[in-house]
Amino acid sequence: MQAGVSCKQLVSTESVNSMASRVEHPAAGYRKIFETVEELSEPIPAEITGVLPSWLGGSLLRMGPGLFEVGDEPFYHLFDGQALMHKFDLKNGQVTYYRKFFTYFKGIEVTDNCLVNIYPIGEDFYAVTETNYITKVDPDSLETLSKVDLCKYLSVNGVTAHPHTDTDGTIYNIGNCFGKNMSLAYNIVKIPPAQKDNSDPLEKSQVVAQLPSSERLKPSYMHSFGMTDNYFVFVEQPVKINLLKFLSAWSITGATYMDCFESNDSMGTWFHLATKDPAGYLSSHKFRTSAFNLFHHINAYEDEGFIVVDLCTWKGHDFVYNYLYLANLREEWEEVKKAAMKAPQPEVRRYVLPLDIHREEQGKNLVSLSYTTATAVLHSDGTIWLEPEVLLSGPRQAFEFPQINYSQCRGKKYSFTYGLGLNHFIPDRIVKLNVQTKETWVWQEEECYPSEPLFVPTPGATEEDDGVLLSIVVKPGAERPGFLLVLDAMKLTELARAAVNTIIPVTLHGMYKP
Ligand SMILES: CCCCCCCCCCCCCCCC(=O)OC/C=C(C)/C=C/C=C(C)/C=C/C1=C(C)CCCC1(C)C
Ligand SMILES: [Fe+2]
Repeated sequence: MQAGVSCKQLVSTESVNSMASRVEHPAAGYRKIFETVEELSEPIPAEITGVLPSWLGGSLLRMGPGLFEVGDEPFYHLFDGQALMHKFDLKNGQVTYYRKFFTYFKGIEVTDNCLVNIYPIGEDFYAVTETNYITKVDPDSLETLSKVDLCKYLSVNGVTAHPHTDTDGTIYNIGNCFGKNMSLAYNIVKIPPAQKDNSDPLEKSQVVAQLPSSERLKPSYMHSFGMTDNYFVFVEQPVKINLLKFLSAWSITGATYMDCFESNDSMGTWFHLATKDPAGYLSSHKFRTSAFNLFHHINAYEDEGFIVVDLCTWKGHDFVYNYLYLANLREEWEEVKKAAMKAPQPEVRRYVLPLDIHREEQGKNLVSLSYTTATAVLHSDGTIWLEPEVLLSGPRQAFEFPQINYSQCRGKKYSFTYGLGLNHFIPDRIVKLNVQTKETWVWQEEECYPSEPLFVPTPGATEEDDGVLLSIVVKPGAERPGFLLVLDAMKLTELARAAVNTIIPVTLHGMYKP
């Protein structure tokens, strides 16, 4: 394959595009993204090829693991690696790259290894994982400033690393908590935007809705949730956190958080809806479907009395994180493929939830939206059984780490999502998907390992896909093996790359700060 080939894969005779990767990885160059690197003492200049859009000035901030052992003691799981913060600065046509490890705080009972994401709360920036500890950081110097315990402000045991933000800067998130009678529940929380009196918005944060847990002592693992203009969508998956195991085992046996997860093989997957304003749980609707793992919501919106929910799913209840041990990811290519054959299969799916449900409509498909084959059938026991429309599917070819034009399309009917293509769990391409037509576009280059593509809109743009995608790519054999890739989001063609003479380990999530 030629360098930097991008192409449009149109739906052929099949109804769903297979998105098969055209690239094999016999040289196993992907191992490099799972290896420890040193932090940098100062930002290093990048060599630019191509033309950067003149309006693109700001910082790409990303989080991921960067230290995979301490002395002779290796970490075993991808998500155990110690957090490294990365920054590409774009200014006056010049690009620099900088990275710094986290400073840790001692004497805590759950992890504060904030390797998952970074986002603003009011005027401050926080690096986060999924526990109650978030870490205030300086987005310029990448200094760790302070550790914040969310339990001081909110009744939650932790919150996801994927909050939603309204136009005015209000943040919503979800976390599990102990509800009535010490039963587990899920709390939706709200953090107001920056305050006129400069006080910390966290001081005014509050719980706005409580959703029940399918199991009294075992909340489901959650990684993100959906938000439309008027509703929150929470998907309760069959991957459970055994809190008793966590509480009793952690300090005594040195268990890790991976030991606290278990699968429920009979519950399938439950969808919950809550209204946003006034916030309240819609308890009368029991939306059910077959088992899948869910990490990332793509988008959700309301249309003609229905809630449309687009998701990156993995079929079955077997936990996908069980396949992300470093030993597996660092195997030879044939072994990587063999291991991934046993893992749940990825699929991009659309679910449609009817809002207006009548008893007499039992047994019929309640979804009357003209453009989807997703169904919802009311059963005699009052449950509504959902079947999805498949938007994208390919054997062991995942579309993950999805992004949209968030400022324009959050909670609205939309056309485009951009994601990272995982080939047997190895990130090897960037994919654009039209969720209405199922057309796909792919950027792929031999021996290149990209990360989540962040969409940055062109200032003043009206078209949904008028903008660029930013992704950190690693090309292990190259003279300058780490680069910031800038793609035209419409055509998925390369505009520019800014390359540095260092490997950049895998990053999970991040943000663009204009
Ligand atoms: C970018 C390329 C990656 C290469 C391979 C990845 C393949 C991924 C395929 C599946 C998609 C999964 C996406 C996951 C994205 C992500 O960022 O995940 C990181 C998640 C982490 C680090 C989760 C940490 C969770 C913790 C520490 C949970 C702690 C706990 C609670 C929240 C409550 C109860 C106690 C406990 C267990 C401490
Ligand atoms: Fe995520």
